[in-house]
Amino acid sequence: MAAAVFNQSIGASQSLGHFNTSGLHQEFGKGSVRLISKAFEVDVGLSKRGCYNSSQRNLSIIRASTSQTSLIDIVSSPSHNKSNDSRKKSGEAALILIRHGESLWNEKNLFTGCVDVPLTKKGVEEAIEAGKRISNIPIDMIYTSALIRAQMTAMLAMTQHRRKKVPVIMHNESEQATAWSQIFSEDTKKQSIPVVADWRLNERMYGELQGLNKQETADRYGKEQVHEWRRSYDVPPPNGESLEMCAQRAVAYFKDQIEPQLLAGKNVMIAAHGNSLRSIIMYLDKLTSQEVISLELSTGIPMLYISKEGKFIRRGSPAGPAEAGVYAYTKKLALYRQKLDEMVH
Ligand SMILES: O=C(O)[C@H](O)COP(=O)(O)O
Repeated sequence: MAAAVFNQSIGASQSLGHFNTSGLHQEFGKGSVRLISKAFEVDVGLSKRGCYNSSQRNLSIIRASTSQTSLIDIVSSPSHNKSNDSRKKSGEAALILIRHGESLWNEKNLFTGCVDVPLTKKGVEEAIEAGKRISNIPIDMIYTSALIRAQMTAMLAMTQHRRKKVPVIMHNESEQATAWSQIFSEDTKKQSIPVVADWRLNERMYGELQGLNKQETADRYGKEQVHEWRRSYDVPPPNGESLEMCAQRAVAYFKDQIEPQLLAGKNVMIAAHGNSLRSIIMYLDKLTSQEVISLELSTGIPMLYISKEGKFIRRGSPAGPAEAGVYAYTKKLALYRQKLDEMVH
């Protein structure tokens, strides 16, 4: 299967014209990207003849504006690429979703929702293990919820990434916060990954169940009622959010802020929560409100999607950092991994 997917993607990219390696040069600095198979030469040859390629133009726009702007400007105005809509659609990017590692209230079996609790020791280990599994996959931007358990998961996972770029949480809550968190070195900026924390990726707000024990709640209200609150699509818990209400904010945020980055060829990781991610996966996989009910996400397991021409192809969960199948999905993933291997030697 992986081989078939690999050949298919080569065919597809040749029909798209040529394979752009400029992004890799920007990512790893000048120097030739050594090819990992003859099949790539046709593509790189074309791009060497100076054929126009959108992501090079996009990169030059971002590169040019970087000198006058902080990391936040690249992140907060994905629309600056809106004018290249047609070219953007050819952008191919990796999207990684991770539900936070086990939290202290998961451990106590308490409804958590938007209460801001940290990870357990096991949750920390889960986050680090997740980081190992995605350590060879490119990440240009990270989005988390406003809750510490998701932010801890993202930061701990990135300690395992082989590219060793530094995730930097963006602060734009006020003009002063933006000004005081500026980075004044271009090289340091290039070695940083913007992390955007936003409440719209928070766990669904569990209303008057927050802090209650799930078993005691089932004993008090009945198993069926609690199951309906936890896993129906449009029935909210008392004074809380239904999954549908959670989707309205989480999916809207994904479409407005994250999808334009993917279409521009940016590789993105989202560290969030069981229900905010279930609602995003419902959108990515086009699940019905009936199908999403049975979708369960384990803590700390990374899921990989390939975003291509506005479509999302689910690729499962990388079993390990060197799982060959993952790097057969797209040429960019294969070349990125190869460059990481070269950096080590
Ligand atoms: O908010 C919580 O309690 C958990 O993170 C998710 O709970 P659920 O699996 O009951 O929706």
